[in-house]
Amino acid sequence: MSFELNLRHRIGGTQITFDAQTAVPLMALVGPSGAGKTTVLNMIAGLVRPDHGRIAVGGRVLFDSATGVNCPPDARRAGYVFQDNRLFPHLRVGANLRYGEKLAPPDARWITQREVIAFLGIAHLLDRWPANLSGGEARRVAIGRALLAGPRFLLMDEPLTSLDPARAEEILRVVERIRDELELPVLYVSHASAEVARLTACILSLP
Ligand SMILES: Nc1ncnc2c1ncn2[C@@H]1O[C@H](COP(=O)(O)OP(=O)(O)OP(=O)(O)O)[C@@H](O)[C@H]1O
Repeated sequence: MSFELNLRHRIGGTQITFDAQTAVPLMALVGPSGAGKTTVLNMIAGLVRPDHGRIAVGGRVLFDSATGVNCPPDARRAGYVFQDNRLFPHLRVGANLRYGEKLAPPDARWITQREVIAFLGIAHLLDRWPANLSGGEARRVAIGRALLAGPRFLLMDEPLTSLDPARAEEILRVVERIRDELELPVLYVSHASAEVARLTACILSLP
């Protein structure tokens, strides 16, 4: 599985130019605040249409301005862990996880709720409301919901944001296990090169 990205896009006053071709389990994208990292993830997920370019993941073309391909977001099968988690506040943790699973067509599911709950160690959180979770707990639930949607690849937007060092370490270990155990290509966004150095040698940057 690989990411092949050729992206040209203007948003606000920022011109984003990003080219990458990788075949590693985890690719990191770093850059300062406002460089366009989240916008790159949004383009790959199909939430923002690039002005020009091509996006292919695992050899499957999701967008190509030259040939008019523009796969709709739900057909791209991206798992997206947002910087702010975006858990549904009116649903308990268990229902948030089930929501992710409902997004996956049955033949696209490759991990069960039971497996996700064990993988992330969140069995004790299932009856809790999102508002009562710590930052690290909420991040694990958001990762679980993304995995249950049966993704072909995972987009993670600064998953250590607003976590203390101990919780950040826990999430980094989860990311390492996703990389090593799940065979799921990951594009990991961070503003800090030091954070990603332990995850991958494949670090690309936006100016
Ligand atoms: N909907 C929008 N309309 C206009 N400008 C936008 C919009 N969304 C983002 N921008 C601008 O586009 C640029 C890139 O934003 P983006 O959120 O992709 O950057 P980022 O690298 O992810 O930043 P951060 O690290 O702070 O999250 C910024 O200058 C931002 O202000």
